[in-house]
Amino acid sequence: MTYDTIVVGGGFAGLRCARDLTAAGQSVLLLEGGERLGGRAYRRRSATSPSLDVEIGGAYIHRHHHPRLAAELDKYRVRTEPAPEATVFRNRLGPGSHDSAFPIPVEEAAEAEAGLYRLLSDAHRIDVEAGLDTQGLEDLDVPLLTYIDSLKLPPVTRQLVLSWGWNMMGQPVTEASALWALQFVAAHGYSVLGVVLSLDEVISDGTTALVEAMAAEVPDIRMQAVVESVHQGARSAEVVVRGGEVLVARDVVIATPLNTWRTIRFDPPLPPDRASVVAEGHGCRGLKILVQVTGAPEGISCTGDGVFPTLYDYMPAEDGGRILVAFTDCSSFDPTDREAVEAAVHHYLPEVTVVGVDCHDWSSDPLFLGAWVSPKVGQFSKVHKALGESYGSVHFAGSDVSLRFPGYLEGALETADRVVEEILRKRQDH
Ligand SMILES: Cc1cc2nc3c(=O)[nH]c(=O)nc-3n(C[C@H](O)[C@H](O)[C@H](O)COP(=O)(O)OP(=O)(O)OC[C@H]3O[C@@H](n4cnc5c(N)ncnc54)[C@H](O)[C@@H]3O)c2cc1C
Repeated sequence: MTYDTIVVGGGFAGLRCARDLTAAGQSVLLLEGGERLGGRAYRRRSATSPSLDVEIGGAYIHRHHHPRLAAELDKYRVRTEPAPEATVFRNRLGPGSHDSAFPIPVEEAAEAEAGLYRLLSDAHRIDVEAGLDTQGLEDLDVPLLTYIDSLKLPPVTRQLVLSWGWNMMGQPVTEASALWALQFVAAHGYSVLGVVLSLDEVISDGTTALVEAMAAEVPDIRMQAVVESVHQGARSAEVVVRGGEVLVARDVVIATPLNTWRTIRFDPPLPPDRASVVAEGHGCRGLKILVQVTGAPEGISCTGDGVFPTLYDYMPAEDGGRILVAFTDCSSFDPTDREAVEAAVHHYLPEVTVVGVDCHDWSSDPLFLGAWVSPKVGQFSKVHKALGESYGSVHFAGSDVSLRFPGYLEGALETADRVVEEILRKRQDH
């Protein structure tokens, strides 16, 4: 049988492509390499509180910034609720106490404003729909630390920006690209605070609720089908699955993480403009670590100069303690090192007892090879827009190649719309 389209990857991008192409009357097969759907939206039993479910990957949403996601949630009547409110602050942002929601001291306000004004002006140079390689932005594609230092921010503001920069980039600020951080600011309505405030809501019954609702409208899904190669012919493409089975379709959608594309053999090879980025991979090694503790107050929020740049409340644990969420990266931190976890937590909260640690290392999982997308310095000012462009009958979707909202659930949905449109337009033309 020749399918109209084979979609590879069962995250939100692949699910939306497969569902919407099916709804448009196309025959579609969805191939997922793993044992579950949802990809980096991953809710599972907690390793430290086994009666509870936790989000190991993407969790936080913002209805204004994520309109497609909001529409999906409404379509399936999937409920959302506010993310846990931060009410108790224990920041480490330099000498003095900065334990408040807005920790910039009044004596820094004028200098902070001047530095942040420059940051916002640079962000305003970015057209978030155009691709970062088409806008003469090379001068901003420098290490984030170098860029932040050039803003001459006063000390508390500088540390605040560094800490959130590390959290959001998922790699050390010496290696992350300032251009990517500015892209995040641009995507959030050209607002620095907007990036942080977008951690606004969570899905009440978990991301699984939405994954299952979408998957119910995709009739043909095959699990544990790891795609190893794609061969394009004149009229169709062959998709080879681990084990040797060959499946045939008029079009193929690759909706797997960018860093996995190097594990798929493309014939003919990927166009040279993007092959080098694909071979090298982007630089995100982000770690989201769930730390169960006793003795921490509800609503705790810590930001600062620790190896966890951010550490904040997530949910009550089953033993009456709290589960906190920490962000860092796996080249700076080993989450299996219990003493290191305790030291990192005690940096902010010396009085708490660490009960257990729960984490998924996305960077060493062969179906992901990284967390959310975050380029290395010099990558995306050279090659960006082309990463999501089709060649022949192969199309590319997924949050990693979103222009508008990369690194977010919303970005995955956005790219699905582009690919569905590409394929349906092609059908009309033939
Ligand atoms: C720790 C973490 C925290 C995050 N926090 C947030 C957040 O708070 N808010 C937010 O909006 N976003 C967040 N994100 C980002 C968000 O989760 C992702 O951008 C989004 O889920 C990606 O969806 P996708 O469909 O593009 O790819 P994925 O969800 O990665 O789906 C790709 C699928 O392809 C499959 N696959 C891979 N290789 C193959 C192959 N060869 N053959 C077949 N199948 C294959 C994978 O198993 C996977 O199921 C976070 C991500 C991580 C990792």
